[in-house]
Order: sequence, then C-alpha cells, then structure tokens
Amino acid sequence: MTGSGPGPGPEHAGTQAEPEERGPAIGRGPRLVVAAGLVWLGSQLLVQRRSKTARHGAGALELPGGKLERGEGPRAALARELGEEWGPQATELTIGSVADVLHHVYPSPGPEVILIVLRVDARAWSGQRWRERIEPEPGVEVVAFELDELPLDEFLAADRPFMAAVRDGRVAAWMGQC
Ligand SMILES: Nc1nc2c([nH]c(=O)n2[C@@H]2O[C@H](COP(=O)(O)OP(=O)(O)OP(=O)(O)O)[C@@H](O)[C@H]2O)c(=O)[nH]1
Repeated sequence: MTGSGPGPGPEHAGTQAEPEERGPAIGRGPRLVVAAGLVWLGSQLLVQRRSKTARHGAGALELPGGKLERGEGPRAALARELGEEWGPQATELTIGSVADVLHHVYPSPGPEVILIVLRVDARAWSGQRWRERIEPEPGVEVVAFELDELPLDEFLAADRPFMAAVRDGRVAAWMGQC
C-alpha cells in the first residue's frame, strides 16, 4: 500500500494530531492500552496482516497483540493474545523486554492508542518452522519479513516510525530476557 496507508478510522494524512487540534473531549475515540509483540525469528520478524473485513485498518500489517483487560499486565495480555491469535504453541514463546511504548491518535472516530511493544523470542521457530506451529485465527495472515524488507507503508500508522527504527537497527529486535 502507498501514501498514508491503512489505519483505524477514515484515511487521513496518517499524522498525529497536535493537542490543540484534537478538539473537545466529547466525540473523541476511546483511549486503548494495547500490548504488542516484536516477534524475532533470528533474522526475520513475524507480523500479521489484519483481516480484510476488520472494522478499521483492514488488510494492514500490525504486530500481534491486543487490548489489556481490566487489571491485566502487558506481558500477561500479550501471552493471552498470542494464544488467541496464533494458537496454543505461541503461548510458549519467551516474552522479553519492552522495546518501546508508542502513543498515537488516529483521526476521529478512531482510537487513541498507547501501545506497549514487548520483544518476543521466536528463534526456535526460525526458517519455516513457524509455519507448522502457528494456527492463525480466521482472516489473519502471518508473514515473515527480513528487517530491510519491512513494508513500512503497509503498517498501521501508529507502528510506522517504530518499525522504521527496527528496520534501521535503532531498536534492537531482541536483547535477551529482562
Ligand atoms: N495488535 C495491534 N494493535 C495495534 C497495533 N497498532 C495499532 O495502532 N493497534 C491498534 O490497537 C488496537 C488493538 O486492539 P485489538 O487488537 O484488541 O482490537 P481490534 O481492532 O483488532 O479488534 P476489536 O476492537 O474488534 O476487538 C486497535 O485499535 C489497533 O488498531 C499493532 O501493531 N498491533
């Protein structure tokens, strides 16, 4: 995909609104706290393509993960989401350190997202092994990319600056277990 690319809500420039541009609180989208995994195969990253029928960001690339449930910590949320999205074997992957905390406001009526990105060690699934272990939920496609081949424009807008930093080696994909 090109240009502003996919993202929740209507297509706009994909830029983050300045506080004074956000307008009154009434009518703003929800603020979501999300845990997401930077899943490292050793030389590649595993990401997923959102369902073509998703309510927002249909067909966009994203990191596996989802919203924290009430009282749930980010690691527990990510382990749960990996199991829901990629099947039971994904819950055995090692969740490591926090790679970054992202904050993005999607154009209305999209959400404001606080994304806690955690490194995930999937080196035991390198080569093609991940294909035998992952049972993606319906509609979701899991894809492996070499770092320098990450198609930044196809990621959800919140992820793009971060994925550029990963691609360029400014953020390490794996740093050992914390
Ligand atoms: N999992 C994931 N979510 C992301 C990423 N980047 C990003 O902006 N998000 C946003 O964070 C939210 C994640 O919530 P979710 O996964 O539980 O929700 P969803 O939109 O897939 O489905 P749902 O709202 O119908 O449950 C979505 O608004 C999604 O657009 C990402 O890299 N991974």
